[in-house]
Amino acid sequence: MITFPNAKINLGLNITEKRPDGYHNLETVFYSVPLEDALEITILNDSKQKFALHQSGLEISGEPENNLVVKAYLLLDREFQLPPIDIYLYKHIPSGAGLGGGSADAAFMLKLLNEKFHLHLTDEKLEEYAAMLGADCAFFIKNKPTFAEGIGNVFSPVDLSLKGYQLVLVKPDIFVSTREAFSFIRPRHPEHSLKEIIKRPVNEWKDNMLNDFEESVFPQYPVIEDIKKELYRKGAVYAAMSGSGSSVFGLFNPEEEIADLDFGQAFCFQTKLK
Ligand SMILES: C[C@@](CO)(OP(=O)(O)O)[C@H](O)COP(=O)(O)OP(=O)(O)OC[C@H]1O[C@@H](n2ccc(N)nc2=O)[C@H](O)[C@@H]1O
Ligand SMILES: Nc1ncnc2c1ncn2[C@@H]1O[C@H](COP(=O)(O)OP(=O)(O)O)[C@@H](O)[C@H]1O
Repeated sequence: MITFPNAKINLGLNITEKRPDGYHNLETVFYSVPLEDALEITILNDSKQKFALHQSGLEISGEPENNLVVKAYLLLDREFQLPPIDIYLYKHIPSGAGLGGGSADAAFMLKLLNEKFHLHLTDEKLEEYAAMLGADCAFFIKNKPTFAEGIGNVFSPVDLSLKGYQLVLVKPDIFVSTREAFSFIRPRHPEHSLKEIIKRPVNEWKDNMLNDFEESVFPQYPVIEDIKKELYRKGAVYAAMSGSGSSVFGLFNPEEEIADLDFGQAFCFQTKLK
C-alpha cells in the first residue's frame, strides 16, 4: 500500500510566548502544498526484525530508528502488535526547510497503518498519536487549511482556498534547526491576530502578515532574505519564509507570467495550486 505525504507552508507565524516547559506558544496557518514524498509499506516475511527501512531520493540525516516513519510504526505497534513491515520512503521534500516533510511522513504513516491493518482509528485518535511525534504532525491527519495555536497543535479550520494561484518554493542549501531558530526569538503578541489577517485578500497580506522567524533567521542567513526579495521582484503577490526556514515561497496571481526564475543551485518547485 502506498501513500504520498505532502509538504505544508506557513501563512504567517507569530511566536507569542515562551512557556515554562521551554516550548513556545505560536499562531500560524498551515496550508498543504503538492510537493510530495512517496511512502509504501509491505508485510515483511522475515520475522527476525520488526521493520526494514529502505530510503531513496534526498538524504535524511540520522539513524533509521530515528526516522519519524519508524517512530510512527513503533508507536502503533506498541498498542496493536502489528506485523513486521518493509518501509519504502522516497524523499522529495527537503528537510530542515520548514516544509514539515518529516512530520508529514509520520502522520501519513499512521494513516497508512490504520488503513492497511484495519485499526479503525478515528481522525481524532490519529491526531492524538501524531501529536506525540512532533508539534505540527497532527495537522497532516486532516491536511486541510488550519489555524494552529498552542505549541502548534491546537487546531481550528480556516476557510481559505488558494486555488489557481501559482506557487514557487525555493530551498537554498541551508539547514535551519527549528530548535535553534526558536532560541533567537523574543516572543511578543501581534497587534492583529493572524486569524483576522488571513481573511483579508491575498494582496493585502504583504503589509500585514509576518513570519517572526524571519527576524531571527535572515540576519544569520542573508541568502534566504535575498530569495524572498527576488520573489517579490518577479511579481509575487505574497512571499515569506515557511516555518523556521530555510525554504521561501512566493504566491503569484493566476494570470501572472513568471519570467526567468534563477535560484542557482537551490531546490526549486513550481506549481499551480488546485
Ligand atoms: C514552528 C514550526 C512551525 O511550522 O516550525 P517548522 O518545523 O515548520 O519549521 C513547527 O510547528 C515546529 O514543529 P516540529 O518541527 O514538529 O517541532 P518539534 O520537532 O516538536 O520541535 C523541535 C524543537 O523546536 C522547539 N519548539 C517547537 C515547537 C514549539 N511550539 N515551540 C518550540 O520551542 C523545541 O525546542 C523543540 O525541541
Ligand atoms: N521521514 C523524515 N523525513 C525528513 N526528516 C526526518 C524524517 N524523520 C526524521 N527526520 C528528522 O527531522 C528533522 C526535520 O525534518 P523536517 O520535518 O523535514 O523539517 P522541518 O522541521 O524543517 O519541516 C531532520 O533533521 C531529520 O533528521
